[in-house]
Amino acid sequence: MKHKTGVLLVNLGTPDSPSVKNVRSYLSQFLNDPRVIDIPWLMRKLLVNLIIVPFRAPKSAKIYQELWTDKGSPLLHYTRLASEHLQQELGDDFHVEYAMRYKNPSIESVLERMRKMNFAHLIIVPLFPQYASSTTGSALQNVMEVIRKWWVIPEISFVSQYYDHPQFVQALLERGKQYPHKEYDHVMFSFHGLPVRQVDKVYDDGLCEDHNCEAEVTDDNKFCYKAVCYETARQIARGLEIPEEKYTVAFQSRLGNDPWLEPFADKVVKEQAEKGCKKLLVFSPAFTADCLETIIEIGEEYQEIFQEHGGEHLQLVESLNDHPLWIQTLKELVLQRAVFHTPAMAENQN
Ligand SMILES: C=CC1=C(C)c2cc3[nH]c(cc4nc(cc5[nH]c(cc1n2)c(C)c5CCC(=O)O)C(CCC(=O)O)=C4C)c(C)c3C=C
Ligand SMILES: [Fe+2]
Ligand SMILES: [Fe+2]
Repeated sequence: MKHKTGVLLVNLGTPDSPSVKNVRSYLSQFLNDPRVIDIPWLMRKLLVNLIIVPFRAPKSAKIYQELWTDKGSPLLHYTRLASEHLQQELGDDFHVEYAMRYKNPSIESVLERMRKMNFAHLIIVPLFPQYASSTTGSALQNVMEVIRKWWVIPEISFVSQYYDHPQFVQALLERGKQYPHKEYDHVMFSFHGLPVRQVDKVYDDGLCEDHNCEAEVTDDNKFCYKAVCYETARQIARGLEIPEEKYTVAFQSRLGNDPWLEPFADKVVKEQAEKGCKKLLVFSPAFTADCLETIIEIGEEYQEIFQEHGGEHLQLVESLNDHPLWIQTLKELVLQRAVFHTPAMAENQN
């Protein structure tokens, strides 16, 4: 087909296996990324390679061993599944591939395969609904680094965020409806955390704290991770009619001693249990595929904290994984950017 479009889904990445060796190699690639640990080169090398990775790898490997299934890492499994379903939905005018920012399949190897297919147009879709420099920014930078070396540079479209895409919100609402909030005492929206310093860097003038990011998204803060996380939570709460006083937005998985976005999810879980909350419902809308951070951190570690402090049951809402409305969201993100060279191609998508 002359005008076939290439679509590349990019997720964060996961170790090749849960062995200490492979987890060490994954953490080393991940944490040596200057968009993830954004400190001067020498400090990052010393901190990551001599302190964080050697201490963290054996502990993380144990957790990955618990997470691993017969299908391997859930993050990789669900990313593959989403890509296969999207291919079915988009049909023959598109060729869908997936890649991981860290480890395999690497962005470089998948793009090399796509280069050989000679697409006139490439559409790159990071699987992160809310923009962060450490996820979307890093994935898109890596794609650009690879493609800049090509002799032929095709037309390229980058998706940078879609937390407010109506179909994405609808997909989250459908997931949430499985667990009517009236059956729970409280709801927590738990987003992956970020160092405050990284959030501040999206502003040319001032800091995040000057922009009322908990309350609204404006033209000034539209790439502020904190602002768009709060907006994601508001959209879900509105759609499911969860009153403001019944939910809390929180940030999980902090690393190191720098200030990270607050409130911390583990503290919210503890406080809710201590206040008498018996049933807690937890959404994790920054993760489009279930992974270590949802299955283990929320589903097991937070469950334990909750019960230790008097709670009874913490219910994790599954990530979108291969939910049909999530696949429809991806399809729309692609079609909104696709160029139809013939009326027949446009007709195929109706
Ligand atoms: C959803 C968006 C994510 C953001 C933003 C993010 C930022 C970020 N993460 C770390 C450190 C770690 N993250 C780890 C795992 C992990 N992180 C995300 C997503 C985001 N991270 C996912 C989907 C996963 C799970 C991968 C899997 O294999 O299942 C880990 C590894 C696990 C561990 O050892 O705890 C680390 C480390 C930083 C420092 C950061 C922002 C600066
Ligand atoms: Fe992370
Ligand atoms: Fe902000």
